[in-house]
Amino acid sequence: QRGTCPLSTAANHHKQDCFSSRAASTMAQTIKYLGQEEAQHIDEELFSEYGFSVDQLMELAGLSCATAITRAYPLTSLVKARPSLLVICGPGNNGGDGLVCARHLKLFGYEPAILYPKRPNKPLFQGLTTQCQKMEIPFLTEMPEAKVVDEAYNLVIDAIFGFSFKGAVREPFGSILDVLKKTTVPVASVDIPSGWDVEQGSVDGLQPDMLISLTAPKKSASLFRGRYHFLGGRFVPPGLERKYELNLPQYPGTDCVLQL
Ligand SMILES: NC(=O)C1=CN([C@@H]2O[C@H](COP(=O)(O)OP(=O)(O)OC[C@H]3O[C@@H](n4cnc5c(N)ncnc54)[C@H](OP(=O)(O)O)[C@@H]3O)[C@@H](O)[C@H]2O)[C@@H](O)CC1
Ligand SMILES: [K+]
Repeated sequence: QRGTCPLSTAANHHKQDCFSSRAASTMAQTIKYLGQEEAQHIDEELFSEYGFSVDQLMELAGLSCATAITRAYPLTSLVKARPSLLVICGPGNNGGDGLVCARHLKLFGYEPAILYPKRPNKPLFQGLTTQCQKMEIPFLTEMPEAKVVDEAYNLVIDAIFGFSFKGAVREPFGSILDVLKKTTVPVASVDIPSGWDVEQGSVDGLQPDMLISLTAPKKSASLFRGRYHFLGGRFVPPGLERKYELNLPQYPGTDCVLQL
């Protein structure tokens, strides 16, 4: 019966009615792309109204990223002899997601190295850093040149900026993004391609091969042209989903990610 109009036996049914009901149901299932303020409000509400803690959601977000990366770039698909990855972490929660993601990727059999040039002086990030060190993940002291990145790593994970990024990129991240734009290895961006305006994107910015949208895609994700767009962060309570009309697709089974 797939593709057949369920109303086809109704006496007074017209083709047009069927078309409208299908169009409406397709529209009802269209996932919402969030503006910057809306994404920040949802984030705040998850903590204030819904009782989550940052480290809880960061763990789920980072695990989603590691899982999605494993789906898009399985160990068997990597071109270099070692399953090496470079994870670049920024100064906010997007960087925290990157640290969690690196830890899980190590557990999944990859060999991540982390660049974390601007570390917030907060117990959450200090703890995540210690966990990565104890997982025997090396921390780089500086951004390698583009040629070295291309030779040494299979993939770069961009966890520099997320939905709170604004304005022109400040150092040291401007130079890091300039190097990334010159590399040819694929880049997987966490939540937003770093340097992109959260809503407008960027004409001459980074062009990642993969984007992992967390909670819901942000408006700039409609401009993403890479191969893999995944949704992660399967933690949204129904009341919050209704309030913001997120129209999230159903995750399959127990999966924490979904390819869009
Ligand atoms: N609810 C969710 O879905 C969850 C979201 N989560 C994650 O949190 C992310 C949002 O995190 P966030 O709010 O901490 O901000 P984020 O984007 O990491 O950057 C802020 C930092 O960047 C800096 N900075 C800003 N502009 C800059 C510029 N032009 N040039 C240079 N620096 C600039 C700014 O610096 P400052 O203004 O302090 O100088 C600040 O330190 C979100 O995208 C998702 O990945 C999950 O962890 C949990 C569940
Ligand atoms: K990012």
